Amino acid sequence: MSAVNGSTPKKAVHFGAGNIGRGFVACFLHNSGYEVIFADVAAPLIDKLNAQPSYKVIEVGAEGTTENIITNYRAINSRTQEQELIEEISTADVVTCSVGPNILKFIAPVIAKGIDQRPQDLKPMAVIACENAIGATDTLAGFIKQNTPESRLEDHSDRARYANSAIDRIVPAQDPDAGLDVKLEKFYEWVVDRTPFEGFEVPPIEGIQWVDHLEPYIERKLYTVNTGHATAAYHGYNRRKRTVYDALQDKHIHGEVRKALAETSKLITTKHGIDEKEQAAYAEKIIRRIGNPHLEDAVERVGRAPLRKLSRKERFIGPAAHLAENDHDCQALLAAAEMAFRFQSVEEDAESKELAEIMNNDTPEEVVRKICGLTEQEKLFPKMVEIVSRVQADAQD
Ligand SMILES: NC(=O)c1ccc[n+]([C@@H]2O[C@H](COP(=O)([O-])OP(=O)(O)OC[C@H]3O[C@@H](n4cnc5c(N)ncnc54)[C@H](O)[C@@H]3O)[C@@H](O)[C@H]2O)c1
Ligand SMILES: O=P(O)(O)OC[C@@H](O)[C@@H](O)[C@H](O)[C@H](O)CO
Repeated sequence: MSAVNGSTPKKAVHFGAGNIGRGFVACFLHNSGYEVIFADVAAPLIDKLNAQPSYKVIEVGAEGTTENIITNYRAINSRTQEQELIEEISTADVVTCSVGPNILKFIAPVIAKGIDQRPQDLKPMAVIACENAIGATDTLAGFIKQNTPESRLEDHSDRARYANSAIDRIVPAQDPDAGLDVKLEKFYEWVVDRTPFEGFEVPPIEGIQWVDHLEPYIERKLYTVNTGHATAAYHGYNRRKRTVYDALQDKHIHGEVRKALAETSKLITTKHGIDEKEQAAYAEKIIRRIGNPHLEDAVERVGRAPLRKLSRKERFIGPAAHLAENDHDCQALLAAAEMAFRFQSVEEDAESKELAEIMNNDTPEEVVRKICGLTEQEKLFPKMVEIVSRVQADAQD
């Protein structure tokens, strides 16, 4: 383990050595002097990481290209090297993950074992989930605690502190011949809740913005960046566009993205008291970011996992349900959700196949309850039933 600038060596275990893991989280940890231990289940990726002492993170944009060289890492297979991983976790300063919100339950047991074996003289490790989901670290913490013996829960906070985060940087799927290198946009934002570290210093990770109230940041991010991105991707997929950039060249789609962001901006400004002008400028910036011509971001990546994206707290139903309840307009969000319901049986996307099955077998009301998590009492319920009925009827033609 090497120290940077003579500082104490620091160690981070990061679950998920994929796009955001290698390209953003590990890059920031490395630049802050941490040794990074990647934990993943993809054996070829682990072998490559262990065989190659460095990889490049390449930032692309209108301003040109810059490169970061990442070193001082190792990789562990979390399926086959459990004991080794537990030992690394037990002495880590930080545990992060970017595996996808549905995978958190699978990584929790090994983290629970690592935390439980933490030597008493070490201060609590920081656990930060870096997923696109509201309260992802809380979700992970819940699974970790379920996997911890009851007798060890009382002083669990002496061993681990859990902080929610909002992480924003567009990292598209990489060229098959890129190896470990990651191409991504220059912009980044990583906002983390400071409050769980009361009485301790926050982990010294350069680039993190520490805040006392995370909710406005994560809702603004998910309901602007991800709503806009997904709106472009689902409309784009249904109009046979290849990338989000291509989709945004289409006037109709561009208009739908703007309308959807005007709707979510209403929620963000009214619910969180964010200034209208500030939110308008933020939304403009997001439209520019998702339309970055250098990124080649395929609509299939951005639309991946439609069941997750159509769920209750996610980028369409979350804001639309809130707006409908308050009698505000949510037409563009509904139009985008309809396009998401049409994202069925897409190659290499298991959820899109499951969506097709549910749409074939269930009534519209069952679909809306099951996928969107809405109840009959909510004002959005009948609107979604209408949409699902239309998509089902079109499939019969
Ligand atoms: N790519 C982006 O632009 C971006 C930006 C912000 C947040 N995110 C979020 O980060 C998360 C990951 O996204 P990504 O684009 O990096 O995806 P990805 O598919 O590139 O990476 C996910 C990685 O997790 C690994 N993995 C899967 N199951 C695992 C397990 N049980 N244990 C350990 N590793 C496992 C996969 O092998 C893969 O390497 C998602 O929640 C996503 O929403 C992505
Ligand atoms: O990662 P997902 O599947 O939740 O959403 C797809 C993209 O919108 C997302 O990965 C963005 O690129 C990212 O959230 C930008 O910060």
